[in-house]
Amino acid sequence: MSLMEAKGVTRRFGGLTAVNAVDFRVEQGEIVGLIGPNGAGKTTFFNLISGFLRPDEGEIRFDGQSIIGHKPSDICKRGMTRTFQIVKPFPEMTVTDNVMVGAFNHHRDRAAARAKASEVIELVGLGPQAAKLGRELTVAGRKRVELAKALATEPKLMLLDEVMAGLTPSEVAGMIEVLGRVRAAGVTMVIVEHVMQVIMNLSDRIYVLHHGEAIAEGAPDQIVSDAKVTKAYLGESFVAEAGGGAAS
Ligand SMILES: Nc1ncnc2c1ncn2[C@@H]1O[C@H](COP(=O)(O)OP(=O)(O)OP(=O)(O)O)[C@@H](O)[C@H]1O
Repeated sequence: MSLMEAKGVTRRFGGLTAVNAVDFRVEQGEIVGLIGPNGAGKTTFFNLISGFLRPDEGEIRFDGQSIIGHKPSDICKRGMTRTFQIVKPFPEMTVTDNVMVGAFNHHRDRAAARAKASEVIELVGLGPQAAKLGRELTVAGRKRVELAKALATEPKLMLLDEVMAGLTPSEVAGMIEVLGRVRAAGVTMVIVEHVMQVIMNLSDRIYVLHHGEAIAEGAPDQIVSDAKVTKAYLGESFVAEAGGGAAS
């Protein structure tokens, strides 16, 4: 049984079909990449599987159960958590207090929530900044707080929406390392990302969305050599750079 499975998921906004009959599955332990040009429907798809939007058609199962019509908070309690593209930690709260907000998902007790927050703050490499206020953080720091807050909910599946956006190349390298540690800690992930090097390095499998449709699915090396994907998104230059295989 897949950890998460979507079948025929469709969402329309007026006359626009933003997500069109998408089949998608995630197996336990995988990192699955979701790519596609701007407006392809990636964020809408995340909103559908995390309960922020309801599909017009289709079925979504998580951990063996249908989650259609469930609230995001309920889906989070069941073990599917997401991050948002725009990260806004509470500016007057410390990193620890920000992350504790996520930890309260499973822990009512303050001490237990604090212990969970400390553990994930270490995992994402924010230990030295734990006492800083939200407003004192750089973009890279804010992205790590967002990740830590999601991890503090103790997810089985974490959906990451552009965690690399706005980071410098060395910060991107740092974040790739962090995600490697998160994977080693047993968290399955779906990653929406425009930084191809990240997607190609981290993903076990990749789905490509184009005009709301899943036009390709496969291992990174299959994706970079898929003619439909090249035409829709990657461009000839990327394939030439990658030498027909996964970028390093
Ligand atoms: N609430 C909404 N109402 C109307 N149209 C919407 C809504 N949300 C998204 N759309 C439209 O649906 C399409 C898919 O948008 P979506 O944000 O899911 O794409 P995306 O792949 O995440 O893009 P990006 O890479 O730019 O984040 C776009 O044409 C967008 O304008």
